[in-house]
Amino acid sequence: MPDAIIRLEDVNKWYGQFHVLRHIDLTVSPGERIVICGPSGSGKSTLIRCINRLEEHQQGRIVVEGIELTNDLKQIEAIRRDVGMVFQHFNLFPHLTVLENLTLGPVWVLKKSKAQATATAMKYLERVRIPDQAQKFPGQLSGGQQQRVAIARSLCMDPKIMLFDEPTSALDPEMVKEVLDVMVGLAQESGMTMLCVTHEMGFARKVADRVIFMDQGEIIEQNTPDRFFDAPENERTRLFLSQILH
Ligand SMILES: Nc1ncnc2c1ncn2[C@@H]1O[C@H](COP(=O)(O)OP(=O)(O)OP(=O)(O)O)[C@@H](O)[C@H]1O
Repeated sequence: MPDAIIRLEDVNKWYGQFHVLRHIDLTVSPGERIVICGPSGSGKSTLIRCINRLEEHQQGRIVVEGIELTNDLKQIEAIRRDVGMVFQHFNLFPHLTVLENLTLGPVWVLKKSKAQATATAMKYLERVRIPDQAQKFPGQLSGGQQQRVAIARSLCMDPKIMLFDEPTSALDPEMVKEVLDVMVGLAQESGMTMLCVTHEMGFARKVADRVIFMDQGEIIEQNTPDRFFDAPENERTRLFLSQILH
């Protein structure tokens, strides 16, 4: 068994009085692909946002690549470099071209030359199948294309771990597949560790090593996709699956 790349030990978080993460234990192996699902408000986004320190937990330990997360600013910067994140609403800079969105981080944070950053950006735009959109502004692209730019932008930072927070839920139905196809390719070809909050169960069956079900801030059940979907053990998981699959 390889060493864990992410480990959460009895992690708890509150928003005011509201106990949003309850006693979360989770170990992720390098290269593992995990899908997290669960009802709205169950704490899925909060959980993955704690892993790259967009949110702070109050109790327990989160260890990423062997380093326990603290409030050290240098450490937070390093974690954000190694842990890429793709959001529901793309979060691209609207006043920069696609290419500029992709080269900004590598030039300013990774201190790459403009030429190097441009070459890497073009490589990833090829990978997400929109090399011809490099000089456009985000507002000139479809939602699906913008999300593919956001994925390419994360990849340009050469992350070890990628977090996806409902990457297709803001897209029109006809654009969901083009983004999922890119994510499937990434999962199958890159060997990168991926945690993905999504209700796209076809995606989960295709690429996930493990599916995790959360409810009311707790991990209720986790299993391989086949077992998770075909023989869910917990009544709450069964109810949730019956609601989203029908
Ligand atoms: N910054 C915040 N302050 C207070 N409450 C918050 C904050 N962020 C989230 N919450 C609450 O915490 C709960 C969990 O939110 P979270 O976004 O993690 O859930 P989720 O499972 O990802 O839900 P969804 O599927 O709807 O995105 C929700 O009830 C939400 O309203």
